[in-house]
Amino acid sequence: MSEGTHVLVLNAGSSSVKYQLIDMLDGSRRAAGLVERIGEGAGRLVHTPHHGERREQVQVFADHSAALKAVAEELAADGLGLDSPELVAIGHRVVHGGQRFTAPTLITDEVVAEVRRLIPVAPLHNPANITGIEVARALRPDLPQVAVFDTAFHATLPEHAARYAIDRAVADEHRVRRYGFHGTSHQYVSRATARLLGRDPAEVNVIVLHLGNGASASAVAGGVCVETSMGLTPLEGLVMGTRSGDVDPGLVFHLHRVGGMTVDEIDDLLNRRSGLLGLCGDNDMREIMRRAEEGDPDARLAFDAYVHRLRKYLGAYYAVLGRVDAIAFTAGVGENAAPVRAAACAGLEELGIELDPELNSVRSGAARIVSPPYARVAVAVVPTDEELEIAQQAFALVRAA
Ligand SMILES: Nc1ncnc2c1ncn2[C@@H]1O[C@H](COP(=O)(O)OP(=O)(O)O)[C@@H](O)[C@H]1O
Ligand SMILES: CC(=O)OP(=O)(O)O
Ligand SMILES: [Mg+2]
Repeated sequence: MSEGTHVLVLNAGSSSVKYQLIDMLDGSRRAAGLVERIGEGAGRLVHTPHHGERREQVQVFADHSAALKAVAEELAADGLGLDSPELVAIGHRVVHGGQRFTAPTLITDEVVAEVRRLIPVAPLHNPANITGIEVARALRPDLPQVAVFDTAFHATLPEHAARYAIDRAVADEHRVRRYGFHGTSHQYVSRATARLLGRDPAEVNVIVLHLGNGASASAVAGGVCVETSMGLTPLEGLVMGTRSGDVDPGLVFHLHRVGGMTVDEIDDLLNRRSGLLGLCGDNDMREIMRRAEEGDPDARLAFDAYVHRLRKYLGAYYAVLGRVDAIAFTAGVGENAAPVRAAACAGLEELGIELDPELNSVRSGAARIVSPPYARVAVAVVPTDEELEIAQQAFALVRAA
């Protein structure tokens, strides 16, 4: 194999592609960017090379193929095109890996077929991930492409946490169990938190709160994930931007039998029109905090419901772990919304959880502790880096091959 050290990481969403080109020699970003609104009227590509000015294109990207070709051209303009001898692998974020994929996997036609089979349990994510893979393979059929699965880090969930309490034969026939998602982030952040504390990950128990568009919590004991809030699909658990998180499954029957809604309509309701959006009409936490500050009662309710659910999981995972060394807030909301962190931790001094209001209000892109030094539980803000984690896992796989 070639001696190159660059890995391109692709995180393809339904209407966007995020990408980073990382040099594994030192983990540095050679380039990073984002294509938004693919398949819509006016799309946008923002490309930031490591050396040089940020470039922006506003144009129509008809589909993912057009978007990735434009990305390849931007990279080529920096001398980092997909044909560069430095490039040794493309790493893809794949959300659902089911029972079979619990480690980074070299992509073959058969792997793509299995990821496609899992679309019904990750309808918002797997289709776009597959499109990203297919387009990248068409552009560089000779290059190793690696899938890194959101579900992989949660494969260690003990059976009693992974099982739903339903008929076992039905569950086994349809591979119904709790898989968990955002695993690459939970893995990266739990380790980074141990590092921040100056301790070995094998010694520390961490509750990770990944609060982005999708949101999930996990309990990590000595580096091993033992519980997480998402389940068969990325719908269970916390209140999210547009997803309800936990509901009584009976409401599905009720909306169908009494409300006359079809299963597809209920799916759309719970995945796309619920969560913060359903409660107050906005799914951006910045806007919700601004409205709540101005006294808007719907925004206040959405904020309070979001925080209430988070606190329920915090308490539950405290009991699951028995001893908690750190709580780590990460992703867009966790890293940036100081009022969410403050409200989530308020009044928990009895549990050893306390925030230093000044540390908590500092704006910074660095991993940092925001609890006072005497607190029994360290509360930390730890920026996630799923792309670096994906690049490292992909690089390790191709190097070992
Ligand atoms: N400064 C901020 N304050 C509060 N929320 C923020 C801030 N910046 C970003 N967010 C929130 O982060 C969320 C997106 O998180 P992110 O991790 O980028 O999502 P994704 O799942 O798409 O990677 C949005 O809901 C946005 O409201
Ligand atoms: C799995 C999941 O919810 O991912 P995202 O937060 O990117 O939507
Ligand atoms: Mg994210």
